[in-house]
Amino acid sequence: MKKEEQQFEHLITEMIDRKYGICDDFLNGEMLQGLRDNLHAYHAKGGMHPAGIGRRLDFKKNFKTRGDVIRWIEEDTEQGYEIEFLEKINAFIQYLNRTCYTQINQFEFHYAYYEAGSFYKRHLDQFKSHSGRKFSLVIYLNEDWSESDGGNLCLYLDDQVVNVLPKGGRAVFFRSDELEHEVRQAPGRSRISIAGWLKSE
Ligand SMILES: O=C(O)CCC(=O)C(=O)O
Ligand SMILES: [Fe+2]
Repeated sequence: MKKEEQQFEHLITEMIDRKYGICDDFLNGEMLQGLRDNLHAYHAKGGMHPAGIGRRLDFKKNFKTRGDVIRWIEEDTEQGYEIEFLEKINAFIQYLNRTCYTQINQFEFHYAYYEAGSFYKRHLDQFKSHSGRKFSLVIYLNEDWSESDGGNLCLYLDDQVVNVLPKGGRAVFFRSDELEHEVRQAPGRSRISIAGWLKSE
């Protein structure tokens, strides 16, 4: 089995066994640095926006719920690291469909920037206007993150709360309709990631 397939297998097996999968070094060092540089460049140029902007009725509510700014990765992007990233996502989807008989036929991924002190309250990723979301996959782009920085992803399992440190290169995978989760604030640092959904519509 190729290294990439071992990572896919690991994420899927853990997700089935305990509701969430974690894979460190899901992105190699160069891709991680490249995507991190992209995010910082978009952010510096004012190219990131609060999620849900444009849907005016949702906007105020959104701001109380989540404080991140995002930028969608276009499927036809010409940026090298984004192309490589989406190729990996496509390979993951093919692996998932082949081994689990899922019928994923679409995806959407965005960069996310949480300014120091911002958060995303407890939520589910699948809801009325996002009913096609089947699986959530978050990949962290942070450099040298440690426990004292905060910014954990809290996963609300039936009998416990699991805290996941947003270490650069780490991927977290779970079912969008099942697992409630929350992004805790990092008081002293901005927290960066790519978050996305595998969909069947
Ligand atoms: O960044 C994370 O750890 C999770 C983000 C999230 O829950 C979302 O964007 O829906
Ligand atoms: Fe979420």
